[in-house]
Amino acid sequence: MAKRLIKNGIIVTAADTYKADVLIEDGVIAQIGFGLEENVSEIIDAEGKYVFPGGIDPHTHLEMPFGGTVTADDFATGTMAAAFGGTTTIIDFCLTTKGKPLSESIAAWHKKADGKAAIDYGFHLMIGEINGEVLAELPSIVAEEGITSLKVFMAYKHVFQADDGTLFRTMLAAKELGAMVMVHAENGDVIEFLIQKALEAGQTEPIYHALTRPSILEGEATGRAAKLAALAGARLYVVHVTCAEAVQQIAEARLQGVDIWGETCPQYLVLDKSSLEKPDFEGAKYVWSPPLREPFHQDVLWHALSSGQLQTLGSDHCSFNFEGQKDLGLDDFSKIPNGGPTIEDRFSLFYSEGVHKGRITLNQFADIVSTRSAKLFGLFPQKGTIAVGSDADIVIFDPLAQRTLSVKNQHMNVDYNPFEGMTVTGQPVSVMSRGEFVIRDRQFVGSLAAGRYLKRAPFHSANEPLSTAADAPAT
Ligand SMILES: NC(=O)NCCC(=O)O
Ligand SMILES: [Zn+2]
Ligand SMILES: [Zn+2]
Repeated sequence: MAKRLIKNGIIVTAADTYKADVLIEDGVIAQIGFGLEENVSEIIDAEGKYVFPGGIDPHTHLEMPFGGTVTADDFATGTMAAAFGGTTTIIDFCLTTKGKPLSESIAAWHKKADGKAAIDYGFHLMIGEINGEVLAELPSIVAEEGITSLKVFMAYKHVFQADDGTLFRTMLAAKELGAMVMVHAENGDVIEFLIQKALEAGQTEPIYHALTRPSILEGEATGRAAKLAALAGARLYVVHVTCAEAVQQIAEARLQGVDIWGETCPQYLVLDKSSLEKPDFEGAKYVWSPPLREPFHQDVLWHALSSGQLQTLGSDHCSFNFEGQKDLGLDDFSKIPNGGPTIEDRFSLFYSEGVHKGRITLNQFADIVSTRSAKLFGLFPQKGTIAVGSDADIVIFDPLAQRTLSVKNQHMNVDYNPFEGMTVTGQPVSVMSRGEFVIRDRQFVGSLAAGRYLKRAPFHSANEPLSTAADAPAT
């Protein structure tokens, strides 16, 4: 394998910013320092660039059936777009079906991903029911399959939603196994009632998606899940936090010592509810659950990230074409497939709006976009940092380059970009996965078979006291 040296760059990790060279051998970081040129087969000049750990996107939905259709990006297009954007690891959600063995769903997800991914990937597993069969399967899924995060939906009534008993029993099982429980926290029962009321009143446009999912119902579900996690003594991760009410519940629970963590997504940091009012059904492009909120929530989310109340940034990439998919809900907002394309722009948008605009520090950026997810999801220190022995998953990033986000220059397999026309400052120039270029000078040079499945570690089996890996302070 080629011995490569990244020279003259500024290394940025969650802890440090410093100038040094990075020697890569056999796919891992072999040395960091100076005078490492001997026997090197290639020198990569990173003068004027940041050298970041590859982004870790803990929340993607590739080739996922949802809302009567299937997401537009599969593991090939999705991971290629992710790499263009500076992401070198994703964790995708494996859906399950009630009454069927979990192992069947996992096998189906491997079929979608194995041999088709440009970067490394792991899976979370949806839990829709708890019974004897599920409980019997879970230990080997965690220990042998390396799936150490279990996802429960508190919303999407009649589709994915599980009841509180299922959530609580999942927490008890997860605690035993050293797995983490993830929740989509919205009160699905009340939302379903509000949706039916709106439709009965003839309110069918996309904006009613947001109006029938008020933020109080996200706050309520987040608080409920936090209390159940406290009772179970389980670790809880709240995906796609959008609003002040939910942040407050997480912050209060953390103060009380609950093992709770929160993720937000780029769309909630830069877009607001008014997008759903765009004419000609264009509002459908902005239908996410939970929905986009009033602009003031953005400030709350930024503050929560910079103060450590929220810890990670997931893309929640769940792409549907405007034509032929989003339009399933032309006459009924509740039939618009939920989600949007964000895997490619997560890293640059967050750098530009976060670091460039002075809302977070460089080290917080590295932590939130990469390191913290590695720690929480059992991948650290193999992933998520620039350190001797870690996988050489590296982003060479030009902090001055500007780019206008657009469907015209994106690599996601979808017919719109929700951030169309926004200019970002800073972009990944070259991206390496385990020491091999995936993106080189903005060109894809990787292979769609290079990505490897990642078995992740349960959080209590690491060589360390419970939860220190995740608890390492952000700097
Ligand atoms: N978030 C969204 O609208 N779509 C993806 C599925 C989910 O994460 O709830
Ligand atoms: Zn969700
Ligand atoms: Zn999602």
